[in-house]
Amino acid sequence: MTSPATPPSSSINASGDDGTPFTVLVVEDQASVRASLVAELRRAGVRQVLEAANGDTALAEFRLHRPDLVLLDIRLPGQDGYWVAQQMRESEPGGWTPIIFLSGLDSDLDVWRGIEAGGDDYLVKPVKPIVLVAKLRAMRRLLDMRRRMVALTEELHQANQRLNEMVEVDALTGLVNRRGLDRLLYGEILAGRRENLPLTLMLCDIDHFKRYNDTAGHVQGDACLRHIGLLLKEVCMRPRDVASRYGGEEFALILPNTPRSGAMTFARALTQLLKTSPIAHPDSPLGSQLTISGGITTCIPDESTSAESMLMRADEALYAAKAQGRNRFFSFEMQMDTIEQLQG
Ligand SMILES: Nc1nc2c(ncn2[C@@H]2O[C@H](COP(=O)(O)OP(=O)(O)OP(=O)(O)O)[C@@H](O)[C@H]2O)c(=O)[nH]1
Repeated sequence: MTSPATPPSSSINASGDDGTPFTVLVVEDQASVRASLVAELRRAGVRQVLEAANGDTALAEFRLHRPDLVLLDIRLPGQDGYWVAQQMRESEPGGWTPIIFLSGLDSDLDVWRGIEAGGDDYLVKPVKPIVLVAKLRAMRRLLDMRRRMVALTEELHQANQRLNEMVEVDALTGLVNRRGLDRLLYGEILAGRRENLPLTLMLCDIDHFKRYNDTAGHVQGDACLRHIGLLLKEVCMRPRDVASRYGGEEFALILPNTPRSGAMTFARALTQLLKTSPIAHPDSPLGSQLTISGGITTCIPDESTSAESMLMRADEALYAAKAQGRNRFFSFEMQMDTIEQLQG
């Protein structure tokens, strides 16, 4: 039985999933062979056919128009088709354009070389129309599948990013949550160690927040936490400063490249902000306005520094600030109660 001269259904999809026309680059030095291939392609419904008679033109067309498929003759004047295929592959890192070699040579070695050079298939000339269309369809299917996979991968990547953001953002305040804090603190410890720069971690806790909640109500308590979140965002002016909700009414601030003196300035700015944008506390033994206490730790991270050790040290400093009367910041490194400076 002989193959029919023309395919039973002689058309491939003329446009892609996104409606863009399917473009084929034909690289063939013999004008008559090229013309017959172009005619076959047009008969098969390919509306955009680019032509090149040598490797240089082929590469220029490939880079300029990014065709969907390349029919590439092996024997070309100058550089051969194997070389052209390699150049094409190198010029599309991460991408993939199907390349079908065309040649009168049909030895196994030629097939092997063609595939090695980056080709995807091999056709022996003269090419039968039915075979050409079948190969085009197969490549077209692969190309569509690959594009769908790339789009899916991108969607997956974006969904993952959104998920990450959701997982690392505190729903009430919009600040980074505990999980995000742990990750960012770990990164800043490594950076501080690498750059030999001081890193400050500050834990802030609202004073007598239980009384606030009990008197003003939980909804008002939530609003208060949101307000504090905004204030903290406001004082975190440097791009790498991070304000996070550590849990409950406790907040953690990561301040990279911030020495002890800078940490003090920061604490002062925060206290000042609470004075200029006061929040009324309905039942605080400290006065009519809401106050916060803070524990500060500052170090140039070394091999022994970990997120846990810094958090523990800041927490101990916070405990000391609370024990000394609240409405103050404390740092063991500075070995002093900072209330005097803050109020100065
Ligand atoms: N409204 C609201 N309250 C919260 C939230 N998370 C924790 N709290 C409340 O924060 C209060 C914390 O109370 P405590 O740990 O006793 O601390 P405090 O009353 O601030 O006392 P000191 O820290 O010692 O000054 C509790 O009443 C919690 O219910 C929240 O998301 N929303």
